Amino acid sequence: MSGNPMKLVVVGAAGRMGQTLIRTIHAIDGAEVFAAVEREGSPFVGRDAGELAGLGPIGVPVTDKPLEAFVAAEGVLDFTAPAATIEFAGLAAQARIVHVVGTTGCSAADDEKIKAAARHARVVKSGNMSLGVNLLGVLTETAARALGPDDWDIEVLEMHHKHKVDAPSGTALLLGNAAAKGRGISLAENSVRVRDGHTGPRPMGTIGFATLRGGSVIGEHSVLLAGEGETVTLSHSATDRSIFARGAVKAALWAREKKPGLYSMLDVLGLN
Ligand SMILES: NC(=O)C1=CN([C@@H]2O[C@H](COP(=O)(O)OP(=O)(O)OC[C@H]3O[C@@H](n4cnc5c(N)ncnc54)[C@H](OP(=O)(O)O)[C@@H]3O)[C@@H](O)[C@H]2O)C=CC1
Ligand SMILES: O=C(O)C1=N[C@H](C(=O)O)C[C@H](O)C1
Repeated sequence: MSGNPMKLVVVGAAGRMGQTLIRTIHAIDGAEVFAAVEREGSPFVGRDAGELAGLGPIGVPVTDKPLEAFVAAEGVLDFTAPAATIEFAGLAAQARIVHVVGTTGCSAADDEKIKAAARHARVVKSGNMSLGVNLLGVLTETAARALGPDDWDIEVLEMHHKHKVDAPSGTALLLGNAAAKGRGISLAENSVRVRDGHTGPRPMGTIGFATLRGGSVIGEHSVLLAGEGETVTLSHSATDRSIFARGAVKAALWAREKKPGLYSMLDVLGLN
């Protein structure tokens, strides 16, 4: 095990999560902000990453050359957008480094490309990097297994800030998948993601999703198991983005010693 701080690249450094990651890494002894990346043409290129994140200068100017940063680094923390994440997955595989993917809204085709990159990179991907949500996933799987589809309906409710561009959230899908696993069914074949107009009665055994957007809400998720005369509600509230950033750094440090492959936060947290 290396005693040196892990050299981490933050891509999407000027974003909400990018800035949180820079502050979080800066406060951790075992890791350093080695480089910070934004897209070509971004007004933030050349600015000091610490200043962007409200820390004051840390001597790391934002670059638009990701490969140059990756080949000299040990890991990349990526909370950007699906198209960018696919590009970074290829570059992280080329550089044989750790790629922590927090980006949500990836398509099945995107996920295949990330899986292919994981033949060479150590990839940790999760729709939510927090300990609390991953524990909630385990609890959801257990509850869904115990409360069967004949008598209990499962709905996943989420709310996020008005800038969020994908729905349902990555976390809602993580929780839906956990419920589906508990029931021994495929989420893709049993989910109801939108309801509008004369929908007819609820199809038995389905897992429903409801999405709310507004204001500055960081992330609210509930799994409701609704039976005759009673409802069990399992929920998580995020009040600070540092929970995701701390999880991402933990994932990078964990993956530092691992073989190439595609891992989840359940692997990192020992909840699998
Ligand atoms: N898994 C988890 O625990 C969490 C996941 N997320 C996910 O992380 C993602 C980002 O969220 P958030 O920080 O709120 O979003 P932001 O829009 O605030 O930040 C995204 C950043 O990525 C940059 N970016 C996009 N494309 C590229 C590129 N090709 N090269 C370099 N930089 C690029 C954007 O730049 P520009 O503005 O120029 O496009 C922006 O600065 C979302 O998918 C979100 O759902 C968020 C929180 C937790
Ligand atoms: O976009 C966000 O902000 C968040 N995205 C993740 C998601 O899609 O679940 C995680 C967190 O809830 C915040």
